[in-house]
This record gives sequence, structure tokens and C-alpha cells, in this order.
Amino acid sequence: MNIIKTEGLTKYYGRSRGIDNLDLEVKKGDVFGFIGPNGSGKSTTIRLLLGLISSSKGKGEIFAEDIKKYRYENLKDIGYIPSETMFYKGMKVKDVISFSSKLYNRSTETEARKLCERFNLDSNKKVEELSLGNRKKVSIVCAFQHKPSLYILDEPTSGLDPLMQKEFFELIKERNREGATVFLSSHVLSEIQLYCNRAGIIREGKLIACDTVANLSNTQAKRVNLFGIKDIEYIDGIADIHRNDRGINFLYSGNINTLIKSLTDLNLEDITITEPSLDEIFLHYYNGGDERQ
Ligand SMILES: Nc1ncnc2c1ncn2[C@@H]1O[C@H](COP(=O)(O)OP(=O)(O)OP(=O)(O)O)[C@@H](O)[C@H]1O
Repeated sequence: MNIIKTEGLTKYYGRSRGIDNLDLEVKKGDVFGFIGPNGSGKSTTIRLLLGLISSSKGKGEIFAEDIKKYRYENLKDIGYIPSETMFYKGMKVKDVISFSSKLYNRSTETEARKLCERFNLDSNKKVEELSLGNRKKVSIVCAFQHKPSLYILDEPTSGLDPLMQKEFFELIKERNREGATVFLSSHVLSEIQLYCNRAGIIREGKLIACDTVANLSNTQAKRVNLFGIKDIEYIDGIADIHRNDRGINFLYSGNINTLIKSLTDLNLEDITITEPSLDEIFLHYYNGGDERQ
């Protein structure tokens, strides 16, 4: 069952491209990672899904309802963390949390208290006294206190220290085990690899790959390290060449026998052939590699 679905969803800000023809499906129970470079359209997609801005073309659904038609009822069952946190000045943390709880029509006090303790957030402080990370924690409490069935999180871990990031993902895992669906945007590839079951990669407003994280990581390319030489004759399938004091390394996606033949006359000190990291694979997509859906 789809919790989020978009078909040809497009947004132009005047002449400037936001997103272009985005087809996306997020199923119930997914922890879906949405990854892409700066300006690729992640926040635009999220704002469209939440009905905060309107699309130029195409359609989208959340909980099987048109994102242009639904209003406050659906939002009550969504926890949203915006990429930038802004609060009314002069309010205390506890006032912000209780103000946001009024949107949900649910009793959230106990859960909010637990979350503040868990993230070491002093609820008596004024919001303008808080550091960036602590402001992010306020957004986390606001988005999680009503235990919604869908979380839409725009770069939720930016500004959090590593311990708090870990705690945050523990919370995501718990809520996901309880049945919630999570859609989160991130720049951090390792987060996607560790915590998401599916991911979409967006570049210049277009979805260029969307699959399980396992499938996205699965590639024929290998990282070949040749020690003791400075150069190699180019053969088909060699890409992303790096040289250092010890030798040369590159990604290879051609026929392995062809590679071995081309190495026979070289005076190598050593050779290793390893799987490329997920970072390398994603960077390949970011930089204009093959598209696959
Ligand atoms: N209000 C706006 N007016 C005009 N252009 C906009 C507006 N908001 C976004 N854009 C443009 O839309 C494109 C996508 O921006 P968006 O903020 O969605 O990207 P993003 O992937 O979230 O980026 P980042 O990782 O830097 O937050 C960019 O080219 C941006 O300049």
C-alpha cells in the first residue's frame, strides 16, 4: 500500500526549476531516504507533499488523498521536520511544544516530556537562547510527540551531534517497528545505507534512481588498486582514476579477463580488487553516471 505517491509532479518557481516530472512511491512501513545534492529539489518535493506550496503540473497523494485537496485532517497524522527551524521569539521550549501539540487533537504531554528527557532538552529555556542542535531537538519533539503514522523529515540530523544523531535514528527505528512510515531527506550517504530500506536519488529536479538500498548498492563495478605503478593503458570500463604515492586505483566495470590481460606485462608490487563503497556509487549518480529506475 502506497503512503506517498507522485506522478509527474512538477514545480517551477517562475522560470526556475524546482522539480521536474517526479514519480515516487513510498510504501507503508518504508524508511525511505531521499538523497541529492544542494538545490536538487528535496525540500521542494517535501513542501509539495505537505501542501505548503502548490505544484505546476502532475499529481501527488498522501494516504491515497490528493495533496492539493487534503488539508488539516491529514496533517494531524504527519510529523514534519523542516530543514530550517524558525520559532516565535520569546517563547519557551515547552510553550513551542505545547503550541504545536494543539494541531494534533491528541494528548501529547507525556510523550513530549519523555522526548525532552531523551534528547537532553531543557524545556524551560527560551528558543532564541538555544544552539542550532538544540533548536533541531525542539523540532524533533514537535514532530514526534503525537506519534503520527507518517514522518516527513527534511534533513533531520543536520546540526545534531553524533550521539544525538544515533539516538534520533534509534527513535526512528522504534517508530518504524510500531508501523510508521518514514520519508527523510539527507546529504549523509551512510545514514541512508544504515537506516533506510529504500532510497531515491534526485539530481537537477529529476529522480534518477529509485530502488531498495541493497539494489542501489549492488553494482558490477569494482575498485581496483594497483601498487608500484604510476599509470595504466586505458581500456574500456575504467573510470574514476586516482593516483597516489603508492600507485593507482580506479573503478572497473568491464570484462575481468580483459583487465587481467592488460596487467600481465606490468611490474606490480601488489593488487587489490574490492567492492566500491556506497558513497562511491551515489557520487557516480550525482556526477552524471548511468540512470536507472
Ligand atoms: N522560493 C523559491 N523561489 C525560487 N526558486 C526556488 C525557491 N525555492 C527553491 N527554489 C529553487 O528550486 C530548486 C530546488 O531547491 P530545493 O530547496 O528544493 O533543493 P534541495 O535539494 O532541498 O537543496 P538543499 O540540499 O540545498 O536544501 C533550486 O534550484 C532552488 O534555487
